[in-house]
Order: sequence, then C-alpha cells, then structure tokens
Amino acid sequence: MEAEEHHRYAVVIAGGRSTRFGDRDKAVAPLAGTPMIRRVADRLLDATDRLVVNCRPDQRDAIANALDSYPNPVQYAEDEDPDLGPMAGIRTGLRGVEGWGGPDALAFVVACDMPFVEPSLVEYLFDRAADHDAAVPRLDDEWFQTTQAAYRAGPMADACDDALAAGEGKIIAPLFELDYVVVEDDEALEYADESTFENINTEEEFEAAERRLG
Ligand SMILES: Nc1nc2c(ncn2[C@@H]2O[C@H](COP(=O)(O)OP(=O)(O)OP(=O)(O)O)[C@@H](O)[C@H]2O)c(=O)[nH]1
Ligand SMILES: [Mg+2]
Repeated sequence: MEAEEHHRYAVVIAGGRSTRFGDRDKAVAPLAGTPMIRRVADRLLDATDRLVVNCRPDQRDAIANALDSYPNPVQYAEDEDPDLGPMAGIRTGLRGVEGWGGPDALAFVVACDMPFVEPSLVEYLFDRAADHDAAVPRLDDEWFQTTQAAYRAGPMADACDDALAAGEGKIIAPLFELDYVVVEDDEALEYADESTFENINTEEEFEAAERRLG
C-alpha cells in the first residue's frame, strides 16, 4: 500500500472577497464556460492526487457545485475567521492537508484565480521541495510567489500561525522560519511559461483570459 506521505496534495485557496472583480465571487465565475476554480483544479489533476479547498463557509456550496465529479478526492478547509488574508488561507488549507495526510505531507498551494497554472511546474516544485519544508518561485529576484508553491503541511501551517500571531502581515514572513528552496524565475520558466503566474483580479483581466481560451 502506498504510504500516506507519498500522496501529492493540492490546496486551492479561495477565501478572498474578489473586491477588484466586482459583485460576484471570481472563484466560481465561469471562465470560457468553466468556473475558474474548476479550471485551476483540472490543471492539477495529473500532478496531484488529493485536493483541499480553502474557502469561507458561505462559498462552499457554489464551489462544491463547480467541483462536482472532480476525479480526485476533495476535502474542504473552511475559514473560521474570514478576511485574515491569503496567508491565513494557506494556513487553513494546509491544516486540512495535515489532518488528512499528517504534518509531513507535501502540498502544492495555488490561488483560485490562477487558471493557467502549469502542471509541469507543479511537479518540479514537488521535486525541489523533497527533503525541505517548501519550494517557492521567486520572480525578478525579489517577489516570492507564495500562492503558487509547494509546502510541507505542518511546518508551514505552524509558521503561518506564528506570523499571524505576531501580526506579521507580509505573506513571505512564514518562509523565513522554514527550510525553504527558492526557484528563480529562469528555472521555473524551463517548465512553464509566464502565464502560470498570471492571476485574475479584474473583469478586464478575466475577459482577456477568456479570449485567449477561445
Ligand atoms: N482564506 C482566505 N483567502 C484569501 C483571503 N484574501 C485573499 N484570499 C485568497 O488569496 C488569493 C489571492 O488573493 P486576491 O487576488 O487578493 O483575491 P481577493 O482577495 O479575492 O480579491 P481582491 O478583493 O480583489 O483583493 C485568492 O485565491 C483569494 O481567494 C482571505 O482573507 N482569506
Ligand atoms: Mg485580496
């Protein structure tokens, strides 16, 4: 039987309010006919084998509907306190992973608004995170792409808790408590093109993505 730690978890964080997007939840907005979160989940289908979705309780029915018949097992990790930001979403999602696969389980975390996430990069980040606590892409030598990265569930969730308790809002703060590997953009772009890091914040960006998807 396969050992628990050999599962490859995906965490999609979706607990944001989509304020730049308008009056609907971008997570479930149909992007060229498919809810955006479903597009993200479908991109992860081959590179991961279990999915944890982080969202608020009031989002859950619509998201579950969007993920109907998803082939991999899905669990939900709901925000107890909403609006604590993406780092809290990562923390809560990773607690869900920890409850499912233990503290050493590895998870690829991605935001619900990154519909072009590249599966080959997901696999590469898992490989780079082996024997470490995290593998995080960095763009332009400075910008850590923490919402598209691989983390060991327990250590990263603990580090997020510490950062949140310290009132440390910067999403990179938890990293510095961990044994993390940086994947520079030139290295990441051997596996993906730049669209992997694209995130959709506005209706205009959504429509532009829709045109590309045809
Ligand atoms: N759980 C949780 N996730 C969040 C929170 N804020 C943002 N996120 C998620 O983090 C990712 C990136 O966030 P943003 O692009 O700012 O999304 P957003 O906050 O919904 O949108 P804006 O209101 O326009 O900033 C998305 O997947 C969001 O769902 C939060 O307070 N809690
Ligand atoms: Mg936001």
